Amino acid sequence: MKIAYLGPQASFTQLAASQIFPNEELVPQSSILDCFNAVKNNEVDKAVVPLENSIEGTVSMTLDYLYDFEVFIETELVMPIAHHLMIHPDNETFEKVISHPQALAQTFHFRYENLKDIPSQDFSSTAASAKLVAENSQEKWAAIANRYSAKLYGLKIIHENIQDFEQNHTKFIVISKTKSALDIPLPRTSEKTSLIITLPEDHAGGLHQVLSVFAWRKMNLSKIESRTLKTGLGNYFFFINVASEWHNVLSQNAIDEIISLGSNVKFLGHYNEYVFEE
Ligand SMILES: O=C(O)C(=O)C[C@]1(C(=O)O)C=C[C@@H](O)C=C1
Repeated sequence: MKIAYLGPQASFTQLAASQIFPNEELVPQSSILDCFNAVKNNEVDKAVVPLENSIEGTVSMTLDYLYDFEVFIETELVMPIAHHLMIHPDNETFEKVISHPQALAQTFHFRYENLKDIPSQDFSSTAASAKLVAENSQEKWAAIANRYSAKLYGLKIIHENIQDFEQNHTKFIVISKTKSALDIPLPRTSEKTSLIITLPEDHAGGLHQVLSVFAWRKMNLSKIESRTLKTGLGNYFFFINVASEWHNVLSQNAIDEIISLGSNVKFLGHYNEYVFEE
């Protein structure tokens, strides 16, 4: 089986992918969009992409593509994230910091307090920035990435654990074209259903009506996030997680009722959440 992931080797996504799929062929991609396209074009069977970070929030690109692409979520893995500042071993100083926007955001306060006058630049992933720094010793650049990137690309760590909060976790999801839940030998923490709901038009109580469908069935929502539809200001879709088991009748009735209210429901999957084993 082929599994796409946001690469290159030693990215956080690769660590997540190797734990979920220890025996499959992992195929690095340069962006989250490439991961979705690889699934769409049947170049791979599944893809692993980041969905949410505990400091920075949702990875908005992933949310947008879950809306845009015909894919399902098969599982979720929660992984602790530690960032380190690293430079080429031939250099002593650096004049620019390069990393993935999520990593730059998760280390914003560290950089604000310690690297105030040093510019930063977004790059496609933490591992890609480490590789870039390693391949350009003539440039005085630093990368923010994980320990495996420092080792693989031969960089020197000069500041450890620079994430702004000790508790830093990212959720990764497995996406595919098949509506099935993965069963993997890792600690399982919860079960959930993900839906994307689009309201018919803006009217008083529209969202309340949708939420009450879950409320009176005692279906517990563990997440609701609005995201712009990009059709004009004030137009949103809602990403919703319903906690717990999937009760066939109850859950299908809830979806049918929301549709009868004029809303659009996209079922993304009913799946398990696991935790990364260090
Ligand atoms: O850049 C990487 O290494 C990634 O795998 C991406 C990513 C993300 O987009 O959230 C994954 C985990 C961390 O939160 C930082 C970056």
